[in-house]
Amino acid sequence: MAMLPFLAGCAAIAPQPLSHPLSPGAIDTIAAGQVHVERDWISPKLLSALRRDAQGLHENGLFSADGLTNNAKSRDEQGFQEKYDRQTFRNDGWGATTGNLAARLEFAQLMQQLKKELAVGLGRPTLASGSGSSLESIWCHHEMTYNWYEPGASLGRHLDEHHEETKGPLGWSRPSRRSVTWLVYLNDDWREEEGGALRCFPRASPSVVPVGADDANLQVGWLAGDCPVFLDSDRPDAQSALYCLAHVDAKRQYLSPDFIPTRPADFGKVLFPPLRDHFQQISTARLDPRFAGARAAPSENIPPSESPFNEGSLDVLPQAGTLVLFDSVTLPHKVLPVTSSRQRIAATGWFHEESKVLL
Ligand SMILES: O=C(O)CCC(=O)C(=O)O
Ligand SMILES: [Fe+2]
Repeated sequence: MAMLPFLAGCAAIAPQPLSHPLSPGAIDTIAAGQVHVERDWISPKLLSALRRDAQGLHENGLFSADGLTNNAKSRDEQGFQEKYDRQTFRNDGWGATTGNLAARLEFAQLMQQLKKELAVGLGRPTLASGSGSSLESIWCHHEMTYNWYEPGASLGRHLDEHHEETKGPLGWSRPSRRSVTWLVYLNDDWREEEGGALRCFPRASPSVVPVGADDANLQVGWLAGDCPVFLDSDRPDAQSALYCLAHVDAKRQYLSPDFIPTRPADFGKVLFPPLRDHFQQISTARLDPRFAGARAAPSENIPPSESPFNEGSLDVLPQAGTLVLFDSVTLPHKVLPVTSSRQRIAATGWFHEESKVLL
């Protein structure tokens, strides 16, 4: 089946100076599937303007409760509640005139610069689409939201992006997909005892091969703990096959015969038999509550040290000004319940890369 790069109508790239470059090592950390954390990333002035903006928008009822999308149920059936679930002010509102648009624009320009830096550093060129100076280009290939957690609220373990083939009929129809997840926390002096930490589950050791996607084929699992496994859906006769790379620039080593994926996908079953015990799938019911139920994943309570999946665990305090970056396809994460009596507030978003579409 032929694949064509999707040509989105985003503005051309115009070079701009970077005012907030990432610290050394950030790019390698993200490419290796680990979590990059940077403290004091934005000025206290912009931070408090964004926090006040989020609070005002919340007072005006412009957030809606959501958690994780369980594809098997309609949104109404999932019964999100403000008390327990994350609430979001979404992208279509980020450029609205309501609230402090000037602060949101200043922040969006900063994030746009970061997007450009990541595009070059990570070798993901279409991340930089929309890096021009026009206003529309700020939103191009970029989702920007505020997140709000009432005391007691939490967010279940999940991944932010999934292989098109695992998403159902709409999977191949989107022009772009989430590539890098960013979070900027807005709570002053947040203490550990207030709960609400972001718990990330990176591999126990960094990947030698860049994670997330290879040649626009998204990663669907891990072999031998930390070797990324990609799904190539461009095989003859509309078939797919799994492969890995021994090192950067290596030839593909196919790990399965060509096959037609079913849903829910169970890639372990199609691998060549000797490999099956060494494979761990991502985007499964076991790891991702999106495919199992809105509240909990069965693996949720397994301490990382006892996890059979060769995972590490990293908690990040949602402290004002902290920037968190990770690959959207490969890094499971969750938000622990907020035990504080105040709300946990964050700006959250996803830099997009262009997708391929199947003809
Ligand atoms: O609020 C956070 O720290 C994480 C939010 C998150 O994972 C998401 O919105 O997908
Ligand atoms: Fe997330």
